[in-house]
Amino acid sequence: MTGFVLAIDQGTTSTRAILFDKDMKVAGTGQKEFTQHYPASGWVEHDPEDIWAGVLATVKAALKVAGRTASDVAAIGITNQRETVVIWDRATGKPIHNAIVWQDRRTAPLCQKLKTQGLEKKFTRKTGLLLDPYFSGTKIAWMLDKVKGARKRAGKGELLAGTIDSFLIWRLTGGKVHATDATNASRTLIYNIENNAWDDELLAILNIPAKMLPEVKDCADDYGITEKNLFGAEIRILGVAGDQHAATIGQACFEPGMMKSTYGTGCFALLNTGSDLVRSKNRLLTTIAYRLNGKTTYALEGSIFIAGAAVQWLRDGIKVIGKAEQSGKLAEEADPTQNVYLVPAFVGLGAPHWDADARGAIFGLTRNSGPAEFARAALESVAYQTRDLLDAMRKDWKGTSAKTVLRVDGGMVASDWTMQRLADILDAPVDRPTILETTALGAAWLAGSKAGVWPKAKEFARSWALERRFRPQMDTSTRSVKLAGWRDAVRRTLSAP
Ligand SMILES: Nc1ncnc2c1ncn2[C@@H]1O[C@H](COP(=O)(O)OP(=O)(O)O)[C@@H](O)[C@H]1O
Ligand SMILES: O=P(O)(O)OC[C@H](O)CO
Repeated sequence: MTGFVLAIDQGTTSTRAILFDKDMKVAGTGQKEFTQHYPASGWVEHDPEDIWAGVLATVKAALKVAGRTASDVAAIGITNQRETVVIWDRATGKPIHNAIVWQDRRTAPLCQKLKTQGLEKKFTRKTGLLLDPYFSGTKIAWMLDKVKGARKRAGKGELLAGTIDSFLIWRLTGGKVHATDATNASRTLIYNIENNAWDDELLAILNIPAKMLPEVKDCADDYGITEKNLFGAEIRILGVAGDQHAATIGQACFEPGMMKSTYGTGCFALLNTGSDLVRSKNRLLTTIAYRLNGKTTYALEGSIFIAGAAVQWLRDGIKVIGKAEQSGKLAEEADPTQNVYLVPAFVGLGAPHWDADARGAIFGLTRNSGPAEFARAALESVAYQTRDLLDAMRKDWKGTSAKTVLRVDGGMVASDWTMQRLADILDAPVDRPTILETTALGAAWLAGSKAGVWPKAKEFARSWALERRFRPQMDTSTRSVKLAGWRDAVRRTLSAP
């Protein structure tokens, strides 16, 4: 056995396949972006056939770049954008509708209706989530309502539903396996995270037939074997986790109190709370960090919708930079006496506010404010939003101490300026690892350790290596003034302050 492990990272804007060698180093990568569909305001869809074509192409590309074949691969680990959901025909494998993406807000009226019926507490108690269109359950219900004959066919067992991982597993195994893992299930709003099962009562409320849903497995488990004709040899699928959970694993946050935050388009911070299912009093989510050997480890999660997207706005919206990497340099030039705040509520605000109707705002402009102050405000907004999450986590769980260290990854952490400002605003150390492909690494580790070709958790955790620690340098009074300004800006941005 060669020890090569392949990770398929199916993200929101692109699909990546990364082949790791026996030393857990990247041997080859394939990446493909795909089209985002916006059929109406607030709606976001993906064509599952695009995603499937992207998976086939990137896996082949990664093998080719590494000069390897499918027979060299010990196992596949799949990680995916979460919540995005597909319904497909059991007989043909064809989707009955485009995938509805996690960012899609079309089920806001249904969520509101369920809230008015006083059902949010029930959903939160059982799933750890909130009645927000972000999650998969109301998206499944929408498709069953809108696609002609779908609910009847689903009831007869002719249709299957699942997050992107399960759609890929179905296709990769030639329609033999309908499965998902506990982390993806925990994002659907129909999975009971306390007893680890689809919840009949919630399914009945949303009128979703249980027979369309996948079997829920451990993250490192047997997910079947890929069809030989796809890659030239059969490969076992032995690992599955939602991308933020895979990053938590890839960052080796295995101990309670350890926390990671991924800064891509949005930002998702997960705090490992061990076997404690912590119920948030501060509008954070409770989620399954991972389930291994039948043992569930929980996490508190803060989800921020706009992080790197604020940098994209600087580049593509107001065009004050040409490339994302110029943002830090420009922010450095900002006038320290100006207090300009950007609240990037471009698609509403996520945790801990969950205000779908808030919209972005900028405060504190003077006649002298210009591109540098805008850049600093955009990068700082990411630090302030993370601070809001950390504060909520500290209030929610005694295991969060003043000593909490944040392990970071994602495209935005390339910015030294942003990482330093993050440490300053958090008043906590920020650790950037040598390997930034933590999501793919986490998925690969699940599969590689299950296959017996990669080390177990303890040894894997020891291999985590620090590239740079950013320590807080800002003095307490400056931090307090800045935080007060941010809180005031958020208060003035909320739709119902
Ligand atoms: N040097 C940089 N400074 C600030 N932001 C950056 C930098 N490099 C990339 N980004 C931002 O990071 C994001 C891309 O990160 P990535 O992890 O690839 O995101 P995703 O997986 O969500 O597509 C983009 O929004 C981009 O603007
Ligand atoms: O695909 P990403 O990296 O944008 O992550 C999306 C999250 O999983 C949504 O919950």
